[in-house]
Amino acid sequence: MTTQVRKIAFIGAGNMTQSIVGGMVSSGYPNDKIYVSNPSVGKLEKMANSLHVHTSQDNAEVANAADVIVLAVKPQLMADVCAALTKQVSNLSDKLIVTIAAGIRIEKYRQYLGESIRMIRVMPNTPSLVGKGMSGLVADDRVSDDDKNYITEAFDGVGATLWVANEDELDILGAVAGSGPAYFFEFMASLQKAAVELGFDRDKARKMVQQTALGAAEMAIASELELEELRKQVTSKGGSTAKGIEQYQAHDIDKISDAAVKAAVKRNQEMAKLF
Ligand SMILES: NC(=O)C1=CN([C@@H]2O[C@H](COP(=O)(O)OP(=O)(O)OC[C@H]3O[C@@H](n4cnc5c(N)ncnc54)[C@H](OP(=O)(O)O)[C@@H]3O)[C@@H](O)[C@H]2O)C=CC1
Ligand SMILES: O=C(O)[C@@H]1CCC=N1
Repeated sequence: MTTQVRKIAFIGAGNMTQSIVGGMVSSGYPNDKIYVSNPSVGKLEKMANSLHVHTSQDNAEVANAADVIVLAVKPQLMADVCAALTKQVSNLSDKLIVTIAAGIRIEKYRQYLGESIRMIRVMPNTPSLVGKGMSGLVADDRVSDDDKNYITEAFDGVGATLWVANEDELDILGAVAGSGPAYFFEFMASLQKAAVELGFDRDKARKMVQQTALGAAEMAIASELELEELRKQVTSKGGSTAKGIEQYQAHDIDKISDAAVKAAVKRNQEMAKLF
């Protein structure tokens, strides 16, 4: 890292923490500077054994040890977790608070953790585990450039980062990129099922789907052409792809994606009110 390495504590060792911490360690973040807490011990043991990070069942212990606290519990638990930290961590306002929870607004964290906190909201996604994450970020106006550079570098280490203008935009980014891997996995699974339906065994079907998804994603990144143009390059006039694409269009794939993203944004907005 070009910024100073800080001690960072993750509160909650679930899917997203495991992806981020796994990616950070792979990208060279020193594991003796990473702390993770979780109520049940199984995930902690797994992380301690495979990643050699500090682990504890006590949130306050890891929060007190670190300079940066990453809140990584489910939104519905956030109020209780913050209330306990407020009681047990003396200098919360000296630490940079990061949250990866969907929905909950910075304003709400001020109620939970105190008016004087400084906070960055990050909306990551699980491909962080393999260094291909997409993380959106937004900060309050108390966060320093050094804080921003540090967090940008930490999350660039597990993929790409994109600073957005405000929390409304973060809700949208979350609905596209935070949830997005699930949409792609759903699509990949359906393609795999179609191949199995026609007689391939699961392993062969999976191999053809995963390599095709990887190739398409890499081409989309490498090429300056519009996605529509890349799609046309595969679609020979009078050929087989045209017949396949006709089916997606007949079922209005644009409408499905539009409805999916809008529904996820709406849920982020609801969670902002609920939690
Ligand atoms: N999964 C994803 O793709 C993404 C998730 N997020 C956000 O990340 C956050 C975590 O999600 P995700 O990792 O999927 O959820 P998980 O349910 O996988 O992880 C949550 C973890 O929090 C632990 N936990 C429960 N209670 C406490 C507590 N009191 N103190 C500390 N830890 C506790 C749980 O432990 P146990 O299981 O032992 O009860 C669990 O390991 C959410 O707020 C979500 O919005 C954001 C972007 C993407
Ligand atoms: O489903 C969720 O609420 C979280 C946020 C984005 C991905 N997972």
